[in-house]
Amino acid sequence: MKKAEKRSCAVRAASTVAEPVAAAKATSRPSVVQVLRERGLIQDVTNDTLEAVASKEALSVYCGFDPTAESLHLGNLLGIIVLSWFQRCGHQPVALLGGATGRVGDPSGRSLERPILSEEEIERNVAGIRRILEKLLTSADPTGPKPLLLNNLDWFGGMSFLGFLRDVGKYARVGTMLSRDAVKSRMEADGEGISFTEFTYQLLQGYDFVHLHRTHGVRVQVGGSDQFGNIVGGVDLMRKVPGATTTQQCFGLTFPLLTKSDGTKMGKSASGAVWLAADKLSPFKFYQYLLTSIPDSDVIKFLKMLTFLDLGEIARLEAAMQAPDYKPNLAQQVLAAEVTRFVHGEEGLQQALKTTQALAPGARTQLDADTLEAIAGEAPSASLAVEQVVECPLADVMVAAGLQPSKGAARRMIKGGGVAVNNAKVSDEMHKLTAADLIEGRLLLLAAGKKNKMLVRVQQS
Ligand SMILES: Nc1ncnc2c1ncn2[C@@H]1O[C@H](COP(=O)(O)OP(=O)(O)OP(=O)(O)O)[C@@H](O)[C@H]1O
Ligand SMILES: N[C@@H](Cc1ccc(O)cc1)C(=O)O
Repeated sequence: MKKAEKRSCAVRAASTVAEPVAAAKATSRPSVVQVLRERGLIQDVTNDTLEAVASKEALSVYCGFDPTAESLHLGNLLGIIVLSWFQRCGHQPVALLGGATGRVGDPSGRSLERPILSEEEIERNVAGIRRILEKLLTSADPTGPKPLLLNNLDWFGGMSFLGFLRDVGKYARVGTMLSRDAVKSRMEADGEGISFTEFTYQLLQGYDFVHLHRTHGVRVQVGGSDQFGNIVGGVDLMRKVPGATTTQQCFGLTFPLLTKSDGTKMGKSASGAVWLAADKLSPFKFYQYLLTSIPDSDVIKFLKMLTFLDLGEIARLEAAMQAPDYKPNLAQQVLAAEVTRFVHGEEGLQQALKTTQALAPGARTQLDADTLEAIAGEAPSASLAVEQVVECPLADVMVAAGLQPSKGAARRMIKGGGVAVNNAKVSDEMHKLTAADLIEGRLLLLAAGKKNKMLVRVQQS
């Protein structure tokens, strides 16, 4: 473990939720900026003094998430991890749900206007994202300062348009707003430019920072590098809005964006998002993504950014990858296990591992109903009546389930040793299934060949 991380744990244990910021000022804190830098989690900071300030004082730090989908995704996990590192170093994490900003739409990194979401959709999305943030920020460091979860609809909802123009808009310069990348790129591209609504987005996010500073003493905003303009806008506004600034300096910190193999940003609106909610992507599929989609050339970077493993351990893995006896994919296995455990808990990881084993080509693992249920979403399935299964020849069942085109083909395959029932090989072509083959009286896993598996749901009459 690197010195900074060792110290971070020590200080975390010593700091309590109730510890007032003033008392913490006297202590020397672990350098969260150093930890983040060593892990490749810093793209930009608005002012280099953040490192010194964060080492001396407990800060409140926020990251915002707009409710544009029901779940967060792997790219968003970086914001949660950065908040968690602040928390581990004794700072107060604040997660902000964009109930208001989600109704406006951030133009950052988007070449087209965002569609307007219905009120119901936004509320559903807020609830889904809130569940994830609550779970992950609480489990990331149960002993650190308790995370705060806020929704910016709570302060924008009651603000009138005139109030906004007077109390916020008056302090923003249109020239500066036009110079932000997100606006400039829309104005310069052939297309429809940008709506007034999305143009004002930067002011809403800027005012969030002002409001959070006033009401919760927040001094740092973190976000992906696409958020730099909005974050700087907040720091600027802070200096201008009367009564917003205190003598305390405020900071922005951005982290690099996680990209897909084609170099584009992993996003929630993009297709094939790697969702964090289990009902949108099973722990098994989440695990499989990390296991199979991250090339050797990226895996160490991902281990540093997406896990809390100590850097010494990651360095040992990196060295092992160069050794002739390196077992291919070991680093990806560690990455997949660590991130799945963080997102889905130990139970989710164990389910993902069991399913991986059960579905592995030629697997001979013993199956239980839980594992079979997990497989249900991952392998094709068929539904048969109990009379079509119990006391019926295996070959007939394979045909009825659609696993083989004819009884003759099924029998040949059984005879050739290519068929398994619940992962146990069957080689008698006349084999009949019995009630004892049904797991919990309702499930059966058939395999024809190493990769072709089918879950059969058996309906009792
Ligand atoms: N691929 C990514 N890598 C790192 N951070 C990301 C990534 N995608 C989003 N973020 C960050 O997550 C935070 C919340 O992003 P937000 O949910 O509003 O947008 P998004 O996930 O990018 O969605 P969309 O695809 O609709 O733009 C921001 O700080 C953003 O920079
Ligand atoms: N603009 C951020 C989300 C956000 C919303 C409100 C904020 O105050 C901060 C961040 C994004 O789209 O990624």
